[in-house]
Amino acid sequence: MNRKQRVLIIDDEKANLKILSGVLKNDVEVMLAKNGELGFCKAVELKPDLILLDVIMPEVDGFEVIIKLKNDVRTCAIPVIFVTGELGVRQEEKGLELGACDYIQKPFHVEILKARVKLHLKMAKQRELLEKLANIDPLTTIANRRLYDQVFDIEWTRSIKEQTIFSLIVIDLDDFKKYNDFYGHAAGDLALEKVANAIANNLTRPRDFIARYGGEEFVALLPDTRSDCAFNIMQMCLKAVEDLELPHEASMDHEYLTVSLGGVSYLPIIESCQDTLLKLADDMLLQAKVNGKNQIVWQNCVKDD
Ligand SMILES: Nc1nc2c(ncn2[C@@H]2O[C@H](COP(=O)(O)OP(=O)(O)OP(=O)(O)O)[C@@H](O)[C@H]2O)c(=O)[nH]1
Repeated sequence: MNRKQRVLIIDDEKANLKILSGVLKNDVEVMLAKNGELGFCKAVELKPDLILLDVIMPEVDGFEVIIKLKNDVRTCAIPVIFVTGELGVRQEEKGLELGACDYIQKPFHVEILKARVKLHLKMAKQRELLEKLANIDPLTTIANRRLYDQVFDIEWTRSIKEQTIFSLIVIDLDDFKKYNDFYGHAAGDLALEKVANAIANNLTRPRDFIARYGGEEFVALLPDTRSDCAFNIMQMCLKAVEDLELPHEASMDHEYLTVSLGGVSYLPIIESCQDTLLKLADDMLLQAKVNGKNQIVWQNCVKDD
């Protein structure tokens, strides 16, 4: 079911908050903030789809609030409409230049305000959809390489800051060329989709992340995960693929389609490089292939873990 879109109204006048929420409350979920500082905090915490912002407020005014919103990665994409009694072309120009998507002067016409809010919410939804599509691998519907790069950067930085163990797993289908050659490319696509989902179902903690890295290779990021726990997860992934029991008659060694996994657990430091971690995991994967496939090879780089 589609959730109601959420609009945050930031205004120091109680009467204005009441009027605006009364106008919108049937169509959207309304959230209120009675000053600029609180408004910014609510925007970070509640991630509204749209913000209606007053200009003249004591202490932090609307222009300062929008500057703060647009300079913070957590809030910069939220569209902001100024709704204000601050008249004049210069003020409107300033508001738009600071990043507002619209500027509505008071007194406003209720139907026009509703129509503009509706329009900007529709555009926000389209942007969200595009963003989602840009981050998803269409075949498997798990994250793609683009999102992987972004998440890896964020989690790596956080792990350095918090000094937590980072585990990374590379997963590759075994003898997949033979599978494609034997069953056809369409069957190969279907198998890839099933394998991706079987693996993804075993990565259930909020920060676990899996992406299709390329062709028939996946990468899982397990931030704040010690090697014993990461190894358990890898075993579950290996078994989940075996349990699919996808026949692989072209394989010399295995009755069913299998995967090999290479992994590494690492305590990141500022000088260490993300690519090193991926390279180490790749080396482990290669070892798993050389050892006979359908197995895990693991390197724990954390001392005393
Ligand atoms: N059906 C399908 N096949 C793909 C896709 N992406 C990559 N492949 C195939 O995956 C196969 C990978 O072959 P190889 O790199 O030789 O690896 P492999 O046959 O799995 O051999 P090992 O890795 O040594 O087990 C190639 O035949 C690719 O065409 C895809 O999206 N769909």
